Amino acid sequence: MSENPFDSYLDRDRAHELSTQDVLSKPQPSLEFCTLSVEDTVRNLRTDAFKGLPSQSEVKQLRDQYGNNEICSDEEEPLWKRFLSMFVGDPLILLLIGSSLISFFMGNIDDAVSITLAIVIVVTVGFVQEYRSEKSIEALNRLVPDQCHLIRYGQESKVLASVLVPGDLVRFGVGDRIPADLRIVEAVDLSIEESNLTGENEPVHKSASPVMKELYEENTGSIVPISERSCIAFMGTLVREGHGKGIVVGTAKNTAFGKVFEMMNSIEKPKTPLQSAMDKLGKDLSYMSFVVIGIICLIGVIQGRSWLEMFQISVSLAVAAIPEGLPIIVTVTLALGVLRMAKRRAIIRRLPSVETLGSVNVICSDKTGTLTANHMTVSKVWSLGSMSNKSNILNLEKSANGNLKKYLTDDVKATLRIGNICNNSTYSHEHAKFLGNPTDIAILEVLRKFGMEDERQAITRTDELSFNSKRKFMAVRVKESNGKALIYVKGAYEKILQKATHFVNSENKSVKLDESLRKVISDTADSLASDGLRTLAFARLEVPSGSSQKLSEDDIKGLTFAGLLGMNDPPRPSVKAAVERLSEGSVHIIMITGDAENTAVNIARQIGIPILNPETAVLSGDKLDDMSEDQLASIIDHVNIFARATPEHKLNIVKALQKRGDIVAMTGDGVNDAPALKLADIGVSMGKMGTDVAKEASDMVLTDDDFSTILTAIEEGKGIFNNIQNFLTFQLSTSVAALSLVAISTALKLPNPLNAMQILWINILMDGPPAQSLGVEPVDHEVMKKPPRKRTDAILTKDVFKRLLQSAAFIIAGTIYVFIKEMTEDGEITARDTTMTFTCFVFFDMFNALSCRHSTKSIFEVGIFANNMFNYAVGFSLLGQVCAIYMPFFQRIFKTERLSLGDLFFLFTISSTVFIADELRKLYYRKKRVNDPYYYSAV
Ligand SMILES: Nc1ncnc2c1ncn2[C@@H]1O[C@H](COP(=O)(O)OP(=O)(O)OP(=O)(O)O)[C@@H](O)[C@H]1O
Ligand SMILES: [Ca+2]
Repeated sequence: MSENPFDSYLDRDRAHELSTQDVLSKPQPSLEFCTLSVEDTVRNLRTDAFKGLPSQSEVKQLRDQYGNNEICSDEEEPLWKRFLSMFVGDPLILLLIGSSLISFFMGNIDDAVSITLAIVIVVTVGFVQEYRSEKSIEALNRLVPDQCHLIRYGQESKVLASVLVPGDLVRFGVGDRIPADLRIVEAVDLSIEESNLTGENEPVHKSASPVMKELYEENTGSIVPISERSCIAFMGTLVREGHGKGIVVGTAKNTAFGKVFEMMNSIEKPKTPLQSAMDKLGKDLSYMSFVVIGIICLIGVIQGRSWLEMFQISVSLAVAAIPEGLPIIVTVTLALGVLRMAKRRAIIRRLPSVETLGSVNVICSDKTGTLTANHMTVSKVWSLGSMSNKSNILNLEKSANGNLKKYLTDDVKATLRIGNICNNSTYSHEHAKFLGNPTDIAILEVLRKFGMEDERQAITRTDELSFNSKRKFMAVRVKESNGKALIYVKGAYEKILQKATHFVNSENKSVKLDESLRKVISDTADSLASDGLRTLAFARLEVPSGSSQKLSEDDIKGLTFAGLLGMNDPPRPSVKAAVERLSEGSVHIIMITGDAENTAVNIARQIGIPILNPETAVLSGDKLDDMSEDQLASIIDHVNIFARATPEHKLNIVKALQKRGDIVAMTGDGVNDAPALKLADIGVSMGKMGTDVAKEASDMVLTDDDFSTILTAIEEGKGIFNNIQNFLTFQLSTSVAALSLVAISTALKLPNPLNAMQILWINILMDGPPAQSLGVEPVDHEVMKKPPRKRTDAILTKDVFKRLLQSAAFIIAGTIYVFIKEMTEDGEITARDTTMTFTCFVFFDMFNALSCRHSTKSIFEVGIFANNMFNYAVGFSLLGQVCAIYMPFFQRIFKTERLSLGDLFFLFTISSTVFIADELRKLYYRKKRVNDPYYYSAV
């Protein structure tokens, strides 16, 4: 369920695209401000490029003027109009109205009134359901709020994007979604993906320099196209690399996003495969019923029955037999299921993925932030100079209470100082904690323990190579207070060691590294990683001062290695149990991480991912580079861990799995996961700590960031599917029974066992509350033991079909028996006879509904009171039936008569046969299940 209006827009034809271009070229703040300098922007909006808006009163005034930064849909059509339009929207309803008019003009006032009443009820039930489905889908759209880093009055805080006003200063980093149209005032290595807006997937480089207006003024009337406003960050676009700051120039409707949204408002959301399948099924069934009804009608008229009666019955039969409520119930079931999942902390962004959940047979998961909490604490420190080998690592956990200052040798100090300066996290006074990358935060936190101060204020940063998962390190170039220029680097230890030629000794001097020392460093790093620690190396390099060239990766060489930090990030407590249960359900779990091999193996062991043979079960990213897609696909069965993986690796792994026909769920939190999240059959992102980029690419967001929630989601997904199958069984068996009943009695030249009104009432039961309540049957936790459903499996399986026919057969036989019995007792058709038949059918249907609550388990195993909605629905239906039999008003409408208690008991007994028969079927199934634990019916 994407809130992104462009999702559907991108599939549109060119004609649409052109009009989007028109909309985007209209005057808007981003166009005006992209040619202004930062100074002019600041002056224009009366703000400050470092401190943001100056005062509360200013903010309030702007807020009053511009409103919330929210894009909402236009006012909807009034409800009564939509309600009325339902009467004319459906040809069958029109036919019914027609038949009621005919009755009226032929003097059949009673009939006319009852049919009109029935029409109103049928339409109302349909309307309420449609309305509910719409409301629940709307509710889904509000589940993931957007947040951003706001700087106002010189203070930074994390707020909802909706509070932004023009003039606000916003900080954004890699992985963020831009919260409004911003004039960029500071940009480091900044690349933004604007595919939302332009359809272009390649990220665009952005900077703070204004666009040269003159370039576009040559042709009169030409303006700076949206894709060339390089100092504007557009609302809804995604930061793929680097970070920066920007001043809000446009909010809500005044953004490019808002402009297009306004235009796209009316576009319908695409249907899910299941919904389309249901639409098709509904259509097929309609044609079939039309043919049957046509024949019934024809035979009836040939037999000389009243054509008006035949017409009414046919139309009511058509209303009843055609499961027009089917697609709606499916939507409501999906939507309610999705809301239920949201309560269990899994938010579905795209409705179709619910259906895929039950078919997932492989889960690829990244490690940091998904299997672990991504809450880092530095637990071990090591420097070559003062500690010399790996048996000499400083363990902070052990020395936690002691004073750490005494361990602050010069090389340890140098290591920590690099971590301090080569760092992008900031302290927020409002939240009283650090904000930013957890790895960076951990370093700043350990600094305090050693009694060191944050030195970044005193130093000028002249350039930065920002961290990304491909590069796997971060570097900054600074000018120290003494005027010297240095590059400070931190990152994956293999990378740093490759680029190092010297090391810092215990006197803070730079000494040449030889092979044996290199080995000591890499052994130590490996051993830190084997403890499950994320291990980073730190290094520096002196460069000629005054060099103002842009820093590039080629400059990072000949480094002086200072030390290693090992950071602890333990697995989440609930992951182990989840892994176990997923494996039980034959779901294969693969860990794909950017972290080191040893770290990955340690964590995998802790959470119970099996590593049978470390030789084949663990594969590092660089080996992947030399492998073709086919080779990868052929070995992937044995691999459980991919380490040091880049975003491309993650993508290729998912590709290879899909090539083998696997249905892949991929979980991730970072920018590095986004491409794979998008490709996977279900992308799952983390709601709390995950980046906006990951969320945007995913189909499902876990709001508690907890891997085990996936289990819940798969369970719910399977459950929803079962429920849909169950009410399908119920609806179709009722439909088949009603049709056959009238067809058989027509063929046997019997009078009609049910009149039009009665058929319409049955239709309400079938399409209404009882069916709906089958859709909210709680999930049976045993579904996890079933293997995943194949995606190609039909919904109407053979088993469903058998079940449906069995129930229908009982209903038909029982009802006809009652009808003939009543008719032959006095030799004529009285109101009593039809009342008996009618009530018999309704009782049958309620028992049938009860059986349909579970496909294979006895109702006593499931629990009579496990689904109270169902009990209420059946209770109300029975109450309605009592009214129809005993209240004079309804007696006139339904042409019924009061029945005795004995009659009711008799009908009750007969109709329970459908339930008993189904219980026997389930018993038979259970025997089979006990004998063969691997036997699972497709239902
Ligand atoms: N802020 C950072 N600065 C420098 N190096 C870093 C930083 N964060 C991580 N690293 C290094 O990059 C490596 C891989 O990080 P990467 O982002 O690819 O993986 P991850 O997303 O953190 O892990 P996973 O894929 O399991 O979620 C880490 O092992 C670490 O050595
Ligand atoms: Ca991650």
